[in-house]
Amino acid sequence: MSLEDNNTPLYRVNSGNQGAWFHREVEMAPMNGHLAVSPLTGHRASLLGMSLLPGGRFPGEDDTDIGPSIYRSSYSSQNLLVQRKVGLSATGPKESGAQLRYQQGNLSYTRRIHSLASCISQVNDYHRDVLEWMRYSPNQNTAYASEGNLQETIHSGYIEREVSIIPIQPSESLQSKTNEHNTVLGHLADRGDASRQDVYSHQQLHFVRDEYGFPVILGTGSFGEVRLASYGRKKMAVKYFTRQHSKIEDVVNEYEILKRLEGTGCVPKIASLIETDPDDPDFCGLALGMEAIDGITLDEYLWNHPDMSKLEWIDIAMQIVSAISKIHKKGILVNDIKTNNIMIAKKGNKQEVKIIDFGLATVGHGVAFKNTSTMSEFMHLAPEVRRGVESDQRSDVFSLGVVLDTILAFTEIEELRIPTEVCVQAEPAERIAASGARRLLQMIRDEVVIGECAQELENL
Ligand SMILES: Nc1ncnc2c1ncn2[C@@H]1O[C@H](COP(=O)(O)OP(=O)(O)OP(=O)(O)O)[C@@H](O)[C@H]1O
Repeated sequence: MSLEDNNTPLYRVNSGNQGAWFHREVEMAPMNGHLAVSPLTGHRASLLGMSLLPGGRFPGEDDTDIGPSIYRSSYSSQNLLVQRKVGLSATGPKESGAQLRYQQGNLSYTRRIHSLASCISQVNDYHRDVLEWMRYSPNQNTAYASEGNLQETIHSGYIEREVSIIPIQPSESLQSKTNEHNTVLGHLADRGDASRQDVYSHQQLHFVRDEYGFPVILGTGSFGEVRLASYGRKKMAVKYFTRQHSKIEDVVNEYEILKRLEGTGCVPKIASLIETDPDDPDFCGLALGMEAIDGITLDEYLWNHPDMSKLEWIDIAMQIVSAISKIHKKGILVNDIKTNNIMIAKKGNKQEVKIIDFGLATVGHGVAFKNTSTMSEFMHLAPEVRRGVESDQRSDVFSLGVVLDTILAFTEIEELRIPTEVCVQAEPAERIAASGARRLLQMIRDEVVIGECAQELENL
């Protein structure tokens, strides 16, 4: 497929005497490209670059100025790719406008803006930490970030950041995507369960968009991003998995685990599989649909609720421990219990705990992780697991203890100290079972209630 065959729109966002700002929504052609990686976040920033038609013209040019862009580059020595990350960028004074690109999860977005001042305010609005600047010059048939202009236009308050550029593989052909699709259905058929009826096309869902037309992102993680959608009257969270980190089987496994746990009430309901756009170069052909939890992660909750009562926090701790106990009773290990994977939803005037991420979960057996001993993002895993020993219920309990310890650190509720300590024992055999921790917390809760009642009586 050549660039000319590609009739997906390319949006011109601004133009001046020397060039044009533009972006397009989808990959241009299955050619070699480059992947830009932000050294700050470690996340993929965007696929960037462009292929030019002779004369520097692009098919389907359009004056639309807002829209998501996943840049996929065609790359040759003539069509040079340069990417630069800056805190803020805008075109020089000769240009009639400016372009702001920002990153959200694995996607980068482009917006047209009309003045440096509005650019600054938009940066502040979005709190984006990564922005990028790019310019196209038809005369030179190159895409480049011009050092001179860049210097002129960087606002002094922001720091320029470089990105490293690494090669990516040519994108897959349509045929291999079709094969992948068939594998999904074959995979589900092989399992002979009810899964197939839970498979939807992304076109059956309505993806909620923000005021600028971008998909609303509920959250991002190391495996991808979670978008807000609706199906009829149901609000759904759709977890997109990057091709780089996940396979179709991983998505199906997470789906199946959610299905198994649905009856426990402690995970999102309505698990389903969503076939995504097969031409999407970044995300797996299959996404995971589930109930959108109307709440925030425990991590955020701890920062945002300094005034909650002791009883409310103990109740949350109890719900978390009880959820893990129920999950263990179903023969499932989470293998990744942490504050970011726990959500707190509001139900009436009560808080409801949901465990949301089963990307590393296993059924009936543990898992041995590689290279977790030195990486800080695995600090929540049990010491033996970080040394490469296979996970088990006791290692989940250690991670549970780390969560309790975090609540204790934030809330200073001393009653949580003993349940925490009996979970985070260095020796696995000395750790309590999740069900035992739940009973312990129940006793603590009862004592607190009795204490508070006695206090009230005394005050009468
Ligand atoms: N069902 C849901 N409802 C609402 N928001 C959700 C839901 N599932 C996930 N999210 C949001 O998306 C974020 C990322 O989801 P998730 O933890 O499943 O991704 P991940 O890539 O597996 O992350 P991790 O890096 O922890 O492995 C969550 O922290 C949460 O903010």
